[in-house]
Amino acid sequence: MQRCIPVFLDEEVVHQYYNGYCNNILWPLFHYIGLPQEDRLATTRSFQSQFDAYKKANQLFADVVNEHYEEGDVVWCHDYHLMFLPKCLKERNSKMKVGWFLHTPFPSSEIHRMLPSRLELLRSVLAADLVGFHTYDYARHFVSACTRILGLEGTPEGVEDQGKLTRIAAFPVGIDSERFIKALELPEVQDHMKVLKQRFAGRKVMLGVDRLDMIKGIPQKILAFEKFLEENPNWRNKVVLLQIAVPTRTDVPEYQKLTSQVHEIVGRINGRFGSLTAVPIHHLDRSLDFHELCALYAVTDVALVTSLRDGMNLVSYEYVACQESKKGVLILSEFAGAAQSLGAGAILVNPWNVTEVASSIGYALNMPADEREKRHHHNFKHVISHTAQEWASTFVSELNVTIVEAQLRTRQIPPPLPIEVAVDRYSCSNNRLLILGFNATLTEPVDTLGRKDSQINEWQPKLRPDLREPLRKLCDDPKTTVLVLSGSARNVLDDNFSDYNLWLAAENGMFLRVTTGDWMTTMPENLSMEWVDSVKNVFEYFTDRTPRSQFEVRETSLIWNYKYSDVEFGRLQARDLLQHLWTGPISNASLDVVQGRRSVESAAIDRILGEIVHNKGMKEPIDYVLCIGHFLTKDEDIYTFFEPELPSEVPASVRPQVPTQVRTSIVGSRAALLMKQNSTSAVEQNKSYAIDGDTLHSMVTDRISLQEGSSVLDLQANDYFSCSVARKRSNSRYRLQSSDEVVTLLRELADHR
Ligand SMILES: O=P(O)(O)OC[C@H]1O[C@H](O[C@H]2O[C@H](CO)[C@@H](O)[C@H](O)[C@H]2O)[C@H](O)[C@@H](O)[C@@H]1O
Ligand SMILES: O=c1ccn([C@@H]2O[C@H](COP(=O)(O)OP(=O)(O)O)[C@@H](O)[C@H]2O)c(=O)[nH]1
Repeated sequence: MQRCIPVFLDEEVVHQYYNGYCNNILWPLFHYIGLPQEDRLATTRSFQSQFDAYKKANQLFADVVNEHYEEGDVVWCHDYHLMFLPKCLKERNSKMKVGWFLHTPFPSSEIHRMLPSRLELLRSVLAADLVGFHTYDYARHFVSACTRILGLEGTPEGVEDQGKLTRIAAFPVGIDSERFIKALELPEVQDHMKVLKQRFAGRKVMLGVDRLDMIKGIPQKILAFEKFLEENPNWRNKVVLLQIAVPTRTDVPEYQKLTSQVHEIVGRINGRFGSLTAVPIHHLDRSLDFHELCALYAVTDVALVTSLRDGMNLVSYEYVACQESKKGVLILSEFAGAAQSLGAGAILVNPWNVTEVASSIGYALNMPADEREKRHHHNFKHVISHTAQEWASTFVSELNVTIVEAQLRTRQIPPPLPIEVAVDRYSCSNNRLLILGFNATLTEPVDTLGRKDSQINEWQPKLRPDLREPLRKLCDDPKTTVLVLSGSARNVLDDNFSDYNLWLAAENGMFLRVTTGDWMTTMPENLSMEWVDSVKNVFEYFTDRTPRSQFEVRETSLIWNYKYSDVEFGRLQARDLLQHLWTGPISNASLDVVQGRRSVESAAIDRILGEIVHNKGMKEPIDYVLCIGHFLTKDEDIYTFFEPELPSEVPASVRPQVPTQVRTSIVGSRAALLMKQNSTSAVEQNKSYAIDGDTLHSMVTDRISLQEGSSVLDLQANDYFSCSVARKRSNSRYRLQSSDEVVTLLRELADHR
């Protein structure tokens, strides 16, 4: 064999892996046949050992790849046999370019859910950079399995997990059409054609070419042909079905049973409709060589493809490629991937509906020449322009593009915070700002409190006792301003921080308070709150009808949260809810609808900064910022807000004008819908604006200058420390592993010399 490197598997692994897990579990499941039942129950017991063999075999493939891999190589994993391979490869080398393509259908997530190893398989496929399917439907099913089963976020581009995007797309395979078209000119093919024409002279020939697999619907095809003969006695001696049934997976008992079943039906029908000189069905239990196959494709009148499920079905493409002169008719199952590309020219059928298939056979046999020509033309154009070569090069170039894009987009794994440096720079600075997140930053780690993300409970965060002392010291340092920025409500922050001299920003900055003063709302005075009751009604209505969704009334906002609901249903309901709001209670109100993906914190920080500078009467610019937190991905913009290269002042001439009106942004979040009153800063009451990062930025920079022309920030790159806590990937410059490390850091800052 040339340019191939074998992977050797021992016999027991092959049995458990290939016959067992691949062909007795995954293949039937992916083709909607389901998991073993009744006589296949033994498989259920041996499921785990088969899965272990599957992983082992995949690891062996990975070992061989690793042995031969050179930097820059692209590794393209194929099919359900190798779903574990992307993970094995990436674990060893995260920089390897890995693609994975599935040749079979990917079933509805309801089917995939049944698989005991459903999580592991999805996760390992997601390790790839690009995941491809034959059709958009299969890709959609896969994304849906990832959102429903793994709880990940599906985006139009793929599936996102902790800032890492796996791109998911459809790449319909094609054939090497030139090879088939050219083969028809070869003398050996011409010879075969001559023989076949003579053999079937005076009769129309219908062709079936399939592996003898239950998913190909061979018994259903033969039964439909029987029905056609039954109902059309005039055709009985004028048509023949030539069925090539290529033996496959002959070690698997189900395939052995299928062979006997097909033989039995063929024998019965031939006995019923055959004569001394001819039989209606020619059934061959063997494969043909390429030239014989091309000749058959070229001389037959109708191709009958009745797959119950089929990833693509290349036979239908090959038939079309060989029919330029005869313009035969293709009857094609709507359950084959090919139906999506050849649907325009083929007669599409539901193979389970024997009556429909029988009447389609009649329609095809009687089809006038001009209609045959038109239909063939459609399909031929597709087959010659969507070739296997084009498919492969599209996938590979897409994989390369995906990797470049991912590098730009993926949140990196930041290095550990250099605590010594952070403390050292802190010591040298004169006006410091410490922005501290609350949950999982100043509190105990979330997990040790037994709280699971998927559970709804009344857990209330509490400041870690070992942080009290360092926090107090920091708050009492005149050169330091401490701000606790949290999504929590005001009472939670009051309970924890009232005794400290610091700033509190509750509900993601909707409320602001220096602990020596009162809470400031961002609400303008004399606001009409007439909208609240009617919006509440709408929210209540949807809460009742969306299991596990929650509705919360806060002072300036109403929140409908569907993060614990079924992801897709929640999204649909959210969309519907919005429609109700726009057309009803809020059509004339001065309100924003903020969807959870919006970055409320980063918008608020501008305003907060302004308030602090004003309130403290700062004379010197802030020259040190430490921003640490366990912020949600959506709120991570806070880390980049302070990056010194960002312009800190936006000229008035380029500020966007935002009208005071209802705004929305559909970002496809599963988190929450937040309705809030259009808000203005307490010191900027004349302006009303919508929560929008850019707009807020320009508005606040308007008012947070210390004096004419000088900026509130004088931050050098090495005096800015953004740091995520307990997150692997982040936009922050640094990371701390846990709130334990936050304790260490704050202690050292507090005790600095
Ligand atoms: O190796 P076998 O057990 O004999 O099986 C042959 C192949 O069957 C499957 O083919 C799929 O890929 C085709 C091309 O993408 C597609 O048209 C068809 O619908 C699928 O069934 C299987 O996925 C391959 O791995 C096997 O080699
Ligand atoms: O005697 C035969 C019959 C079929 N085929 C080839 O088997 C493939 C079948 O592919 P398809 O996508 O239709 O279904 P699969 O068998 O892969 O599920 C086609 O390329 C056929 O040309 C073959 O090589 N010899």
